[in-house]
Amino acid sequence: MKREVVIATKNAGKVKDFQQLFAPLGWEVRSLLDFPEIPEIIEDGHSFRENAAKKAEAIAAAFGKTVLADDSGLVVDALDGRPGIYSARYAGPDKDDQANNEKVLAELQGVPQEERTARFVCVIAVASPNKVTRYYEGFCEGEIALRPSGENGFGYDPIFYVPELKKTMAELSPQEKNRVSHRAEAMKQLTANRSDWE
Ligand SMILES: O=c1nc[nH]c2c1ncn2[C@H]1C[C@H](O)[C@@H](COP(=O)(O)OP(=O)(O)OP(=O)(O)O)O1
Ligand SMILES: [Mg+2]
Repeated sequence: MKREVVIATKNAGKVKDFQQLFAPLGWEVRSLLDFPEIPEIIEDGHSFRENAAKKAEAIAAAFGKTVLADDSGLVVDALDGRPGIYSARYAGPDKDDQANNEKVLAELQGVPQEERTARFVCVIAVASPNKVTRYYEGFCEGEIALRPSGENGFGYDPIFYVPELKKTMAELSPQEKNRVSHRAEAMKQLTANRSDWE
């Protein structure tokens, strides 16, 4: 019987990343996409940590078991760190990835390549009933491309250029992305501290 991990997310792109990242550990990933009756959790925190904790703690309390959550986003230096924790709804409440990408590109119009530095941030919170919530963070440094490219991944992947690989995140295969992404880095911290949460 495979061990099961519940991730308090409704983002199908994240679920795919986590399924691949947990596969080597032999874990089965469940998410809130498997529990459509659970309402969306309002992310009114002021940081990735606060939002990740809120999602994990709400579902850990509801399920009475250890639950993970991921709050993540794109931080663009030339936009004073925007979209940041507002990445999902940057272009509006319907969380449209293409509209979000177009808004970032429009705001960076005319900004030269060397000033388009950015990073992805991922905070995984692990919550268990009656235990202190634990946090594992990952980052991926890159630049905002001049135009979108690539079909893989989700969210801002098409405009996030990874200089060391000379490709956008959306041009990477899932395996390549899971070697460099902010989520993979956060997972490395998480798996290095398994005794904390298993
Ligand atoms: O690997 C990634 N590649 C591209 N974009 C990404 C990635 N990771 C997060 N992102 C973007 C998507 C979304 O615009 C925001 C996450 O927002 P965030 O609130 O954490 O997720 P969400 O609302 O889509 O689902 P949920 O809160 O149920 O986990 O950052
Ligand atoms: Mg969210």
